[in-house]
Amino acid sequence: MSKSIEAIDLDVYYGSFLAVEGVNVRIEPRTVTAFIGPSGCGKTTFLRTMNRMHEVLPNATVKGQLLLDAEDIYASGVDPVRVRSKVGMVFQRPNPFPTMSIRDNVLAGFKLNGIRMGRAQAEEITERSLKGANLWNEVKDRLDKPGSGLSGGQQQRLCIARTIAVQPEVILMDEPCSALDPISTLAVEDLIGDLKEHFTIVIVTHNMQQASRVSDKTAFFNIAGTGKPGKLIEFDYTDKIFSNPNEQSTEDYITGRFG
Ligand SMILES: Nc1ncnc2c1ncn2[C@@H]1O[C@H](COP(=O)(O)OP(=O)(O)OP(=O)(O)O)[C@@H](O)[C@H]1O
Repeated sequence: MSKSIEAIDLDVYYGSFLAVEGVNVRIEPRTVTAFIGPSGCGKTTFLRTMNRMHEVLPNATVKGQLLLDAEDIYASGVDPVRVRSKVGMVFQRPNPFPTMSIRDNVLAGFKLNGIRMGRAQAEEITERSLKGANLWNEVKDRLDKPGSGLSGGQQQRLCIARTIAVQPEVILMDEPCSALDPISTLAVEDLIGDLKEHFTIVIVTHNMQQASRVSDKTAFFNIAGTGKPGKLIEFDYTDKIFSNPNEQSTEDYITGRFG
C-alpha cells in the first residue's frame, strides 16, 4: 500500500545551521515526484528527513511535522527503524553487499532485522522482488553468484530489488542514475515508471530531462546564498514546471541560467 507524504512547516538543521527552512508539501500516493535545484539547496537533506535518516548524524535535527498518511513520523514514541522499513532508500552509488550472493542481497533487509523464513518463502520473495526490479531474466540463472559481479545498472536494480523486497510504502531515490551509463539509466527510469503502480516515489535528480521523463510532479528548491537555508520555491505538475512555471527563479534554473 503506497502512502502520501506531507511536510508541514519543516525546518532541518545540522547543529545550529538551518539547512532547509519551512517546507510545506503534499506528495500523493502512487506518484513520482522529482526534487530539483542547484547544489546545496537541501534536496538530499530534505529527502533524508522523510525516513528519519537525517538524525543518524550527530546534532542533526528536524522541527515541524512529516506525515506518512496521517502519522507524524517525528511524533514521540515512533520507532525510526519501523519508519525506515516503510520508507526505503536507494542511493547514488549502487551499494550491494559485495560478498553476498544476488539472492542474499535481495533478502538482506530480512536478515539484518533477524527475520527468518523458509526456503520456499525466500525463493518467492527473491523472484517477486527481482521481477519487480526488471532484473529477474538477467540473473535468474546465477542467483548464488556475488552481487558485485553485475554491471553498475544491474547493481542499482539489485539495490532496488532489495528495497522493494521488504514491501515499503515509499521509495526515496537520491540521484539513483548519476553513476550509470545512458542505457542503464534508461532501464532504471523505465523501472521507476513501473514501480509507481505500487509505491510513492521521490527522486532527487540534477538531470532536467530525467525529471521531465519520470516524474508527475516536480519540486524546485533554491538557496539565496552560502550559509542561507534552502527553500522549496515551487511545487507543481512537471509539465507546468517545465513549460510555464510561476516563479522566475524556476524558469531561470530549468533553462540553465544558473545552477
Ligand atoms: N553532514 C552535514 N553537516 C553539515 N552540513 C551539511 C551536511 N550535509 C549537508 N550539509 C549542508 O546542508 C546544505 C544542503 O545540502 P544538501 O546536500 O542537502 O544539498 P543538495 O541540494 O542535495 O546538494 P547537491 O545537489 O550538491 O547534492 C548545504 O549547505 C550543505 O553544505
